[in-house]
Amino acid sequence: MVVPTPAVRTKKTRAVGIPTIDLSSLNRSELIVKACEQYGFFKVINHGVPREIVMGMEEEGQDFFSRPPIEKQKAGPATPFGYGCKNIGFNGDSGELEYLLLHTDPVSIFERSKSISRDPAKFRKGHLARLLSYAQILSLNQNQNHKMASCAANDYIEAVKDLACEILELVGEGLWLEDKTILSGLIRDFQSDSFFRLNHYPQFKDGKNNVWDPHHKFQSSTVGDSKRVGFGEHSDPQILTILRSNDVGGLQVCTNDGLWMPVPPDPSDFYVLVGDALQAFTNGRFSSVRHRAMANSAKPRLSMMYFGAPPVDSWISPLPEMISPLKPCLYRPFTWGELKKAAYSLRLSDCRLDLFKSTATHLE
Ligand SMILES: O=C(O)CCC(=O)C(=O)O
Ligand SMILES: [Fe+2]
Repeated sequence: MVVPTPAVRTKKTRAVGIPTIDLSSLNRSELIVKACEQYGFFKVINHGVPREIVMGMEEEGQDFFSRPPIEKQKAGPATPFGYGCKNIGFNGDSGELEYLLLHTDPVSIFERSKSISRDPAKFRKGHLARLLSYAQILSLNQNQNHKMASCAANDYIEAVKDLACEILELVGEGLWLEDKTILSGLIRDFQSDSFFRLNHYPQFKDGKNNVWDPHHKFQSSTVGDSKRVGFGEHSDPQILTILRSNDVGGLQVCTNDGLWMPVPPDPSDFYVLVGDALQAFTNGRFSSVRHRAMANSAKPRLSMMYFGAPPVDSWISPLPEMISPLKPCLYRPFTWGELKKAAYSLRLSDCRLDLFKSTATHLE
C-alpha cells in the first residue's frame, strides 16, 4: 500500500491574468509549453470550434437539466456513467451540483446501445462513434428530439477532441518530441477512455453579491468569502481537459504559490487544464492544475468538460525526451487503468499521482 500526500489547501484568492493563447499565432507551441509549465492551465482563443456546435450543446445541456428529476434519472446512476446529483465519486465527496457523465468510447457505448435502442440494427449503420453516442443520448431523450441532441453531443465531442489533439501536437512540437503525435494518438485511439461531463450548478438565491459582473474585476472577497462549493478542489487525472462554461463564473484554479485564482467565464472560448497523466508523461515538467468550482451565483452555471484519456491498458511513463541525468525519472510506469482505479479509490482532493512516484514508499 502507498500513501498519497495530503492536498494543499488555502483559503486565499487573488485575481491575476490567465494565460491566453491565440491558436492562430506563430509562437503558439512555445506559449502553450510555457503556460503548462507555469500554471498547468490556459485559455485558447481562435480555436476554430464553430459557435453553432457549442451553442447546440449548451442548449441540449440546459434542456436536460431543466427536466424533472425522474426524467434525468433515466440516464442511469453515474456509477460510473449517467446522471448524478451532489455525490461526486465513490468516497463521500459531494458538492452543490448535478451532472451527466458520458463515456466517449465507441465500443462501450455500442455495448450499451444494445440494451437501450428499440432498433439496434439502426445503430450499426454508419460511423460507430456517431451512432453510439446517439444511443446514449436517445436514452436520455426518449421520444423527444433525440436526433438533434445526439448530433449536438457528437458534434461537440468530435470538435473538442480535435482541439485537444491539436493542442497536444503543439505540446509535442514545443517539447521537441521525436513523435509529435505520441500524446494526441492516445486520445485519438479507438479505445481511448475519454469522458464527457456536463455540470449544472443551480442558482444560489442568497448569492446576489457574488454574481460575475463582466464589467468589474473580481474582488478578492467576491469569491473567496463565498462558502458554497460546487465541485471541490482536485486535479483531473486524465491527459488534458477542455472546459467551457456559460457566462456564469465559479471556476477557480490554484497557482503555484497556493493562491486561488478566479477564472472569468468566457462562453466563446475554452480553458485547457493539464491532467495528472500529462504531468507524468512530462516527468513533472508540467504540473496538473488543482482547481475547484464555487456555486455562489444568482444564475445557474453550466460547464462542459471533455477529459482526454488514453486507452485503459495503455502505459503512462515519462517520455524519453523528458528524462536526463539532471532530471531522473520521477514516476514508475503504470497504466491509465491503474491511475483511474487510484482516482476512484481516493478522495477527490487526494494527490493520486504520488502513488506512482519512483520513490513512493510502499507500505506492506
Ligand atoms: O464545472 C467546472 O467548472 C469544473 C468541474 C471540474 O473540475 C470537473 O468536472 O472535473
Ligand atoms: Fe476538474
